[in-house]
Amino acid sequence: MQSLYLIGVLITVLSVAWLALCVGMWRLHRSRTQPKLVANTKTLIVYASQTGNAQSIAQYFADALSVLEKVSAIPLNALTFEHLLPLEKVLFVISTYGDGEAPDNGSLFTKLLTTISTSTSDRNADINQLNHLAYSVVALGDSTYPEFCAFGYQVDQAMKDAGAKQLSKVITVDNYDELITNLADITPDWLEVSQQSLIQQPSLIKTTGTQVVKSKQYWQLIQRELLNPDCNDEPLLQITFKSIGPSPTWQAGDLIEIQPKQPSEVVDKWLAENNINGDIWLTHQGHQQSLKAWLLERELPETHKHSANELLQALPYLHKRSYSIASIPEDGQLQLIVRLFEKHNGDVQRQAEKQEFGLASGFLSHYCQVGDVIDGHIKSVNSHHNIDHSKPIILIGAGSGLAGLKAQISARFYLANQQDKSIGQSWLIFGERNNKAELPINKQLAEFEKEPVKVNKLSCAFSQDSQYPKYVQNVLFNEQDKLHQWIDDGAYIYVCGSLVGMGEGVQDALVTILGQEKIEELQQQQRYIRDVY
Ligand SMILES: Cc1cc2nc3c(=O)[nH]c(=O)nc-3n(C[C@H](O)[C@H](O)[C@H](O)COP(=O)(O)O)c2cc1C
Repeated sequence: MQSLYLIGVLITVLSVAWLALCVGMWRLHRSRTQPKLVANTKTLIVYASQTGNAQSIAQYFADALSVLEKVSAIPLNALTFEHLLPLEKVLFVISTYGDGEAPDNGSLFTKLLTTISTSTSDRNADINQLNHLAYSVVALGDSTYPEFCAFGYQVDQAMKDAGAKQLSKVITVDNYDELITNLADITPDWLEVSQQSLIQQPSLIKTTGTQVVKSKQYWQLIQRELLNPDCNDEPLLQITFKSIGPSPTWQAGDLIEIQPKQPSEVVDKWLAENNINGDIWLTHQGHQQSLKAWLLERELPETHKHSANELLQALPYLHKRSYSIASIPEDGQLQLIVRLFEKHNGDVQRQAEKQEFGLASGFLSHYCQVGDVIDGHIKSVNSHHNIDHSKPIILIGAGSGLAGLKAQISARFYLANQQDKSIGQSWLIFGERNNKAELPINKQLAEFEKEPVKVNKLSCAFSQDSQYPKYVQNVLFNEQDKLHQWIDDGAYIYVCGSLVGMGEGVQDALVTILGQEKIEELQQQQRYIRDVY
């Protein structure tokens, strides 16, 4: 009888201990996934950012404000109704992604709105739920998209609808450029930050005499390799650079923003047609070079009425383009994988002569020569850094998306082999068009499987395979059980490549296989990361 009693006590003690352990684990997990706000803060900065622009602006604002009051900057998906209750002011820095949609780290916003509107059963009281709060929205976008800054406007409207007071009209930022956009111009008046604190973006600043110039990073092209020769496909190129000057550092998941240049003949022709001497030397932003050299980076309108000296003020820079970096600094080089965009399929030489390539991909893949130096600025994408490499990872991508996946593979390989860290399993699911084993792209994939182990499981999908044509989505459907098992084991999902087709197809497949709720949970835990463009 006594022993039965003792067993009962033991079971109770073990159950309580187990419960305490679970609560502890849950708290630990929550504290890892829920950002901590600075205590007693009355202001909060919230960002939604896919490629890091809105996040870095939010961080600059938070740092600049912190001189007066400690302020946190958190992703929109981490924002809860409880965060908003003790606050007085919120600044939203919100970019728009996809087709007028939310960036991934803001995609749960509608869920938050539902929480706000259902947090009380009294519908009239909800309207006032946020009436203690005042806010502004700084919206990033690109006016070449039909839905310019749409998600920023959506956040603004939702806050208004929830009773919060709009402190300023939506401040739109078209085609943000860290090196050009003046943060003081996009700061809401109520944000009490000094102009000085905003221009002190340490990594970018260089002083020449009395002039403050944001410093550029230069890279020399050292190798270019065609990864899919003789395939009748758009060329896929691996392009390798070495840094000129002090080597900037970066992490797997980061991007490089390239300033493309016009082909030299295009500028010559434009100068001749406009009767302008391109050989005159001009000093601009602390650098001196010929007018022609300056104009290589500028849009060249058909008509203009400017003198040679006014041109640099008048003509906008060509749109910069971001590329996923395929290497890590420990590789000793910066590598990109670029698909050459051809306006008309066919003869590459003919298209080169007629400038029928995409501007940036044509510049990188064709007009820029080995030995040339280009201007490229590393963009740190913090949301791509939050990977616990001791956990498994499922890397999914196609075509030029191999870049982002290769960088993650290199990062894990480096941690395991140079730093003796224990690394989780990796599963690479990769799609290309042609399955010929002798293609350099397919040789690279085969290398990933060899010793020392770089990936543990490789699944290829070749869309033009005559026997088994398939896409990466098909692999996911075919291997549903494995996918569930890896996710249950704590795997991250990292997707890289084009949004239309691959990115959307993978998203739909994952939602079908894992369920919408699981996807949202993975997004909340920052375990579903997308570098799609
Ligand atoms: C795939 C993709 C889709 C985009 N869609 C839109 C859009 O629909 N509307 C818009 O105004 N800007 C759009 N943009 C532009 C971004 O909002 C802009 O580049 C912004 O600076 C990105 O900020 P982030 O780095 O914080 O995400 C898009 C950019 C990309 C790469």
